[in-house]
Amino acid sequence: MRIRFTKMQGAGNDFVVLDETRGMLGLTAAQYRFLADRHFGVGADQILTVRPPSQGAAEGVDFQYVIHNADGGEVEQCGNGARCFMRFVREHHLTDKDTVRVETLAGIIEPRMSEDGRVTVDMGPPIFEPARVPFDTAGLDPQPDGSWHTWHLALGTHADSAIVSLAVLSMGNPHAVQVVDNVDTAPVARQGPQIEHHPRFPQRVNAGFMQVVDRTHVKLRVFERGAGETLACGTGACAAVVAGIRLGLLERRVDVQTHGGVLTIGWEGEGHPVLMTGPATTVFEGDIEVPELP
Ligand SMILES: N[C@H](CCC[C@H](N)C(=O)O)C(=O)O
Repeated sequence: MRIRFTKMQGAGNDFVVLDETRGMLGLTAAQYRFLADRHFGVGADQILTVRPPSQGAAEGVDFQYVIHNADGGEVEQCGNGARCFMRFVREHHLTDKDTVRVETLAGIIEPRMSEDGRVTVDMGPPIFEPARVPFDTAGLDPQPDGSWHTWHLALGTHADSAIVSLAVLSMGNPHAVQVVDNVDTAPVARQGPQIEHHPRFPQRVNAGFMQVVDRTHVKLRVFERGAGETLACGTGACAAVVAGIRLGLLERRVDVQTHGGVLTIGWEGEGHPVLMTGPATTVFEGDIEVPELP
């Protein structure tokens, strides 16, 4: 099957974007993996699909937003992708609105195109109940830490064992954030997979490593569920700033320096949504022959 795609990136987190507003492509997980493959396909961290609102969607919803990780698994939310989604629907004349309401597995989000070309997204409120992350706390005691608490988890085998202190929360997708002294020397490659696949995360988890520069600036690296370390993770930046605010380390508006660029995150506290602002860029358009892969 020959399909049209758009390659996009938000702070270096890169995407293949597919337009299914005029008909479904019916791709399999293996075909999503093919599109994401950096040698045999186009190459991307995630595949984003633009669809009309689902049957029974809430009033006023403009689009549905479907996200698959590079490993082919469908996931609930993608922050950098939401900004690229907004740029895509404008550039492809699927809307002339400055703000759209978008239905995701995690609920409704509202991306808004700013004058300066950056995009701001209302990502909805963070979720802290472990069962809703999901995170299995059986036999674990929360560790008092600032105005909140973290969880001490043992990683690895005897040879390279470590106890990490994780702030666990959901932005619709699961995140486990630890504060480190220096992101450049943090053991992302070793601990990232150990955290992602830790048995206490039944749906796996995105592993964040945050260095607090000052109360309004952090550096962040994220080993993403289903994609590995990416140059930036939008929901990861939201989760890290929310955790830092609740740990008493950060103000309510923070610049997050990632390897791929800067995201600005704001959160006014409990019951409020997290607002994320950052870049969204179209890299190129293309066509590709997708093999039949059941
Ligand atoms: N790997 C994530 C999905 C993509 C999130 C990230 N690319 C973002 O910008 O939020 C997960 O499995 O939950």
